[in-house]
Amino acid sequence: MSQAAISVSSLSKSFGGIRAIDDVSLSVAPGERRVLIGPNGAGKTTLFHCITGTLQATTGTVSMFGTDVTRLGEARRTELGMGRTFQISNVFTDLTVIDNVILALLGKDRRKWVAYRPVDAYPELREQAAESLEMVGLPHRANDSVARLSYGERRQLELALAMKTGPRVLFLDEPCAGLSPSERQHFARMIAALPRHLTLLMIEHDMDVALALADRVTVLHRGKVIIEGDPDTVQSDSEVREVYFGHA
Ligand SMILES: Nc1ncnc2c1ncn2[C@@H]1O[C@H](COP(=O)(O)OP(=O)(O)OP(=O)(O)O)[C@@H](O)[C@H]1O
Repeated sequence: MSQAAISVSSLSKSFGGIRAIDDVSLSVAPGERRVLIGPNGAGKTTLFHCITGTLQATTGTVSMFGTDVTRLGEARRTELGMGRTFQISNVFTDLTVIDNVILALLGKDRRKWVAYRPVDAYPELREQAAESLEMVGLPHRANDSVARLSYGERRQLELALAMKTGPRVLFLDEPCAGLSPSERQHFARMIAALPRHLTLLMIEHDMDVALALADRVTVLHRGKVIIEGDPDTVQSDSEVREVYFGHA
């Protein structure tokens, strides 16, 4: 069997007396698209944060491609290849979309502050930035200012910025939240079109989106995994229907 992209073993996380995650183990294969679902308060975000290093697990281990990252902080896990989207409050809204991506690329480039060269001095970065925008369906907005983007387009830009670190595993926390139904479909198609070698771990409340994107689904309930399987198996499971949809 090939090495797991993400392997979580007997992970628990308590907040005071609350056991938000209770002895969870899971394994995500390289290139797999895994969706975490579960009712409110099931522990999805806490589990996500324990894997990405935003939170330290109380007990248990997390590995990425065989490297134990349990004791590493979030920044180190990012360097090792965990990528995630952030709400873009820290972009320069007056600058163009492509210049923002170039600046983000420069952020991890040692030349970044050399003599304050204008961004045009980096043609190869412009090319890379254009590729990122192509990947998220925003090439036609490259030269518009970020301030002119719709909410949905900003989410696309967030994804381009997450991709710029060249992640091996990308974590998406409710990528379609707050989008209109048509934006949702558009965004889901874009996620589906991301490179297949990229491992994806997503939390998604929209069942249609979740089931359409997932290779496998993990259902959490009260901090425990109640079932894991392909979308058809999970959807037809009576316990899932009970806890998630409120009927068997
Ligand atoms: N920082 C915290 N301090 C105390 N309790 C917390 C903290 N974060 C989460 N919890 C509790 O842990 C449990 C799991 O919460 P979590 O946010 O992980 O669930 P979730 O499945 O992501 O829920 P939702 O779908 O509503 O976002 C809940 O009972 C929640 O109240």
